[in-house]
Amino acid sequence: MKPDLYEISDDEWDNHSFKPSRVLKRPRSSPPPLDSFAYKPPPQLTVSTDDDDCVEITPNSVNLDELEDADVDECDAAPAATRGRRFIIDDDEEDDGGDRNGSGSVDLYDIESTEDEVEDEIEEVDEDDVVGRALQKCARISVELKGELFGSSGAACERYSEVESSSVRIVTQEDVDVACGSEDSDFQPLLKPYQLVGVNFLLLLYRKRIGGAILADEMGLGKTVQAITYLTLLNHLHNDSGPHLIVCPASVLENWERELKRWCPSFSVLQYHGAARTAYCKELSSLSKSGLPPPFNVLLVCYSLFERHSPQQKDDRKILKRWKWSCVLMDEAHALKDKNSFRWKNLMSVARNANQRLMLTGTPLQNDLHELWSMLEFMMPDIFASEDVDLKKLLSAEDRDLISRMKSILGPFILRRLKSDVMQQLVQKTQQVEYVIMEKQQDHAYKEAIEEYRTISQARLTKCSDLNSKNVLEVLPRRQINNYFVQFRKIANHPLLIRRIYSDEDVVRFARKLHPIGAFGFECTLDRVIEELKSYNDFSIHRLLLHYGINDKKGILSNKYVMLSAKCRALAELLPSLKKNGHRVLIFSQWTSMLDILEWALDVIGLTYKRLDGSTQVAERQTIVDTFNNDTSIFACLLSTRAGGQGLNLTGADTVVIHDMDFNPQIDRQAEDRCHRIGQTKPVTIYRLVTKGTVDENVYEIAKRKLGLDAAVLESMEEVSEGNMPEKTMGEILSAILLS
Ligand SMILES: Nc1ncnc2c1ncn2[C@@H]1O[C@H](COP(=O)(O)OP(=O)(O)OP(=O)(O)O)[C@@H](O)[C@H]1O
Repeated sequence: MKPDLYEISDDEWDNHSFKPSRVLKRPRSSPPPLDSFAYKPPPQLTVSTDDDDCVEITPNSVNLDELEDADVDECDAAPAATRGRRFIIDDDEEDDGGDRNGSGSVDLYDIESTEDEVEDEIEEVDEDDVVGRALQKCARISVELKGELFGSSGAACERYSEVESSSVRIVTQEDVDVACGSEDSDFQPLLKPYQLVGVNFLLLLYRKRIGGAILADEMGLGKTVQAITYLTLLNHLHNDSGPHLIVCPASVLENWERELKRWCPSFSVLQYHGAARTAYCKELSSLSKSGLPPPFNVLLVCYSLFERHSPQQKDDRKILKRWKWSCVLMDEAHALKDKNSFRWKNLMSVARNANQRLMLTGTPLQNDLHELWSMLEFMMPDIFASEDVDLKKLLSAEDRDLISRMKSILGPFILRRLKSDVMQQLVQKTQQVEYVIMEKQQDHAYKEAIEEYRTISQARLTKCSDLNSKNVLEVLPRRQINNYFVQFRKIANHPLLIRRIYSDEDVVRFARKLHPIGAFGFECTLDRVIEELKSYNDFSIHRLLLHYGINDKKGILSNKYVMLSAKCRALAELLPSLKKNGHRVLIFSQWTSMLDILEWALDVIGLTYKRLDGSTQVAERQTIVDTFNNDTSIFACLLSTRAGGQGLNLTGADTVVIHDMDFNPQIDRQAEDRCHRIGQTKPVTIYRLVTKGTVDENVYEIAKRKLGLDAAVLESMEEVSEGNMPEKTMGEILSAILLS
C-alpha cells in the first residue's frame, strides 16, 4: 500500500537523499528579532493614514506553462483582476462587508506612488534580482501594514501582554462568543488571549485584502482553533460563508471535522476523502459544472489529493478548480516547501484564485531558506514569484544580511508565538539525550559494514589512480553513499534490520520450503523466491518464517534477539520504570520495520501499546488517538514520525521517545509536541536515543545545526553561536569513516 503523506518505507529509505546543511557562523551583527505582529515594537514611521491610502499590487501572474501537470486547464486562466490584491491602508471602512474586489467607495492608487517616507524604507534593487524585487514589493506592503498594526499611538508593545491591549482592535472575546456560540451546545468558545490576537491578525490581513498569511505558532498552541474562529468571524462580520477549502494530512482530517463542529457549529462541513468521496463525487461534479454553489461551507481534503495523477484525482481537482474559494487553508503547510513538487503545483492551480491562502505551520522553516520561499510564493504568488530562478543559489543561509532583511520584511505576514512567550503556565518540557552503547553483536555488525564499505571505497579510489582524494563524494556514486549511510543507520538502530544472521544457504533452504506453499504467489519461480528472500533483512525473514510456521535448526528467532540493539535494551530499562511512576509514552520511529521490532520488544517487556503509521486507515486514526488518550491502561503509542508526528493531540502521554532522529529536526520537534500542548497537565520529558560511536551521533549534530538556522530566521539569535557543530555533510562523515 502506498504510504501516507510523509511515510518513509524501507524502500524509500534506500532512495533517500540527504541534503547537506550549512553552518551558521556568528553573525557580524545580530539581526533584529522577528519583526512579527505580536512582538515588534512600533516602528517610528510617519505613515499617513489619510484618504487615498490604497495600494494596488500589480498582478504578476505565475507562468502557467511551468505547470507540467495535465491538470492545468481553462480553470487556471483566471482573470488578471482576481490575481492582483488591493491593500487598503484606510481603516475607517467598518462595513468592509466582504467587498473584496476593491470596488466600492475606496480610492486606489498605484504602488509606485506611495509616501516618500515609505520609499525611504525600501532599498533600490536590480531588475534581475528576483529575491530583491520580491522583498521590495513586500517591503512596501510591510511598511504600510506595520503602521496599521501598531497604530499612530507609538506605544511600544514588546511583550505579548502589551500587544494584547494594543492590537486587539477588530474583535474581542464577546464577538467570538456571539459568532461561535450555539444554543444547542454547552461548549464555551473561550480563546486564550494570544489566540484572540491571532484571530485579529488574520482578520486585519483579510480586511487589508492581503492574499495570504502564515500562522506559525509553535505546535499545540491552537492554530486550528484560531483558524476556525477566524472563518466563523468572516461569516459573522463580513458575511463571507465560504466556500473554504481546508487541506491537511490524513491523520488530522477527523480532528478538523471535530474542531469545526465545536467552534463553528453553523457551518456545514464535508470531508472529501475515502467513502465520503465516492458518495459525493458525482454530485459535486455536476453542481460545479452547472455553475451552482457548493453544498457546504467547508470542504476538508488531504494533501494526497494533489499528489497523484490518477484519473480520479484529476477529476477531483477539476471539481475544486471550478469553484471560487474564499479561503484555502493549508494545515501543516510546510508540506508546500518544494515549489517544484506536484503537490505544490496542483494545489496552487486550485488555490490561485482564492481570496486568501492561509498557511498553518508550527515549523515554517524546515531546512533552508529556499523552502521558506516556496511557502511564501504559495502564500502570495504575485509578490514572491520566482519563475525558474534557482532559489537555492540565491538564498544562502549564511547571508546574514538577507536573513535579517527577510525577518524584518516578512514580519507582518507571519505570526509566530513560542510556547515560552505566551504560555507561562504550559508545563515544562525537558530534553534528554540518551547515549546508548552497542554490545558485541551489534558492534561487530557495525564494524563489519565499515570494513566491507571501506574495501569497496578503497578499491574505487585505487582505480581512479590520479585521485588522491579524501572525499567519498569524488569516489563513489551518490546513490551508493546514500545506501551506505542508510545501512549504518539501520545497524545503529537494530542489527536485525540488515541480513547477517541468516546466510545465503539458510535463505535457499527457507525458499525451498516457502515456494511450494505459495508464500510469494504460486506463479513465482523458486529462483525468484530465493532472489527476493536474499534482499530481506533478518527481521523480515524471521517474521515470514513465523507467519508460515516454518522452523528448523536456524529458523524463527527467539525473544533474546529483539534485545540485540542497545536502544531496545535501553528501552527495556527505561519503560518499566516510567510505567511504575505513572508515565505514559509516545515512541516515534521513522521506519515502519523498526516499529515492528519495537512492537516485539514491548511484547517481550510486557507493556501494552497502540500503533499508528501511514498504513493505518485514515478513519481509524482518530479512534486510535482517542482510545490512547482515554484508556490509561494503555502504556505506549508507537508512531511513525511522518504519519503520527503531525497535528495529532496525544496529551494522554507525558513522555516522548524519539527512537531514531531525523536529519530534519523540525520533524522531531513536531513529534515531541504531540503531547506538549494545550491540555497537557504533567511535565513532559523527551528522550532521544543516540547510539554511541555510530552515524547516529552525526545525525544528531546535523539536526542541532539546522535548528540554529531556524532560530536565526524565526526566533532570537540566542541559539546560534560559534560553538555550532563543524560542518559535516553525509559525504564528509562517510569520508571520515571509510577513507581515513
Ligand atoms: N482556546 C481553547 N480552548 C480549549 N481548547 C483549546 C483552545 N485552544 C486550543 N485548544 C485545544 O488544544 C489542543 C491543541 O490545539 P491545536 O490542535 O489547534 O494546536 P495546533 O497549534 O494546531 O497544533 P499542531 O501544530 O500540532 O497541529 C487541541 O486539543 C485543542 O482543542
